[in-house]
Amino acid sequence: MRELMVNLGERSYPIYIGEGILNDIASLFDKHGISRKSPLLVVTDDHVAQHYLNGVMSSLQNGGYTAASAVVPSGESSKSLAMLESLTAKALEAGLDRKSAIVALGGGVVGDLAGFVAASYMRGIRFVQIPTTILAHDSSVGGKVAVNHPLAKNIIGAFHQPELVLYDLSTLQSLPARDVRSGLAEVVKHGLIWDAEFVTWCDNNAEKLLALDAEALGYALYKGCSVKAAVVSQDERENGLRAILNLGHTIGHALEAVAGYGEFQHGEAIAIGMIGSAKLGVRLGAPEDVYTVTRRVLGKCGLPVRLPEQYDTDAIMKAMMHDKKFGEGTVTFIVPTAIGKVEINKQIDVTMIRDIVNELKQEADWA
Ligand SMILES: NC(=O)c1ccc[n+]([C@@H]2O[C@H](COP(=O)([O-])OP(=O)(O)OC[C@H]3O[C@@H](n4cnc5c(N)ncnc54)[C@H](O)[C@@H]3O)[C@@H](O)[C@H]2O)c1
Ligand SMILES: O=C(O)C(=O)C[C@@H](O)[C@H](O)[C@H](O)COP(=O)(O)O
Ligand SMILES: [Zn+2]
Repeated sequence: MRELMVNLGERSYPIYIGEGILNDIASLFDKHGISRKSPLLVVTDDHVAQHYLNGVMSSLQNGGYTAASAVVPSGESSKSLAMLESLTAKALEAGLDRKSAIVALGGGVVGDLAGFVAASYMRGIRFVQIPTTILAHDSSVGGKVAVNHPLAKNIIGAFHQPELVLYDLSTLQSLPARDVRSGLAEVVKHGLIWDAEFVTWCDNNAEKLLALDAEALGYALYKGCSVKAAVVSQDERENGLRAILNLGHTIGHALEAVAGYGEFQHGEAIAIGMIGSAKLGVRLGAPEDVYTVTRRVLGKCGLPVRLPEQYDTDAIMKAMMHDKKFGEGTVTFIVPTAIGKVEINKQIDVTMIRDIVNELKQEADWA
């Protein structure tokens, strides 16, 4: 088992990564101060529940915890205010108090939603992340929790750090292929913003990752979590550096909202967004390989590298104006300057982004 720390003073917490961790959750909960005297609420979705809910509930109950469970429909549409309200009712019915914890068992949707319930219930109670997707190596770390509004992604949310992250890699073996590919987008992102050698490694190991090779996956997810933990430890609330984790997300989030939540998987939308950012980087002076390598690695991971023509550029631009990096009349964009390096550029002309969005529709599919 590998262990990493997110260093945030009194809000510091560990990330455990390995196979079979789900069998051991009660002792890890106990070790990290999750009380047995107050009830827990395990939140999951209907796909994950089929595979892992009974095991998690038994582990907790056998370890002396009292736990209720709540199962939401799988998919992005569960990140809603309606679901927040319904889970709050569940928490009240189950008798959760201020010493209770909410346990997020699932992918990024469950993590973001359950985390926001924990952030708001009684003005904030503890929560534990048990990620079950590749993508959730990103979402389970860092404490960004949120639900969506029809007009904008993640626009109702909070920063609320988990008590611990328990990443049992054996759960990834049941992931559908589309979600394997989607999750790899954030893995590649962590290389593109921080570590050129890791991008080369992804380039050389994409096939193994797609085949869920346990060793390759363990290494890639440890690397991805390490980058995320390092960035968040330096800038918990996105006052500066943390914005780099948003590479590809300004276009990606706009696309998710315009297409209708759930049409694109998050990783698919940000893959297209990262191709846009790479094009922008080259236009602003980065070497051409920023574009060719980004495109090749994402393409090898089976991700989309062009924007389907049916999505209206005006609608995408309008949705982009709701991005959290727009403010005081300027657009802040995460722009690659080399493979493994990005800058936070506060002076991007909106018409340049519009041109890039249009060009993304002209890209060839990856063959
Ligand atoms: N908070 C953050 O920092 C952060 C970071 C990245 C992404 N996100 C958010 O994460 C969400 C996307 O997360 P996601 O891609 O994990 O989506 P998801 O949670 O919808 O999971 C993808 C699909 O896989 C299924 N699934 C999950 N685990 C499974 C397993 N082990 N076996 C079989 N099926 C399983 C789910 O039911 C779902 O159908 C988006 O809402 C995105 O905005 C948040
Ligand atoms: O943790 C972060 O910071 C990120 O930006 C990680 C992203 O991958 C993630 O999609 C995040 O939810 C986006 O945050 P937002 O503030 O743009 O909604
Ligand atoms: Zn993301």
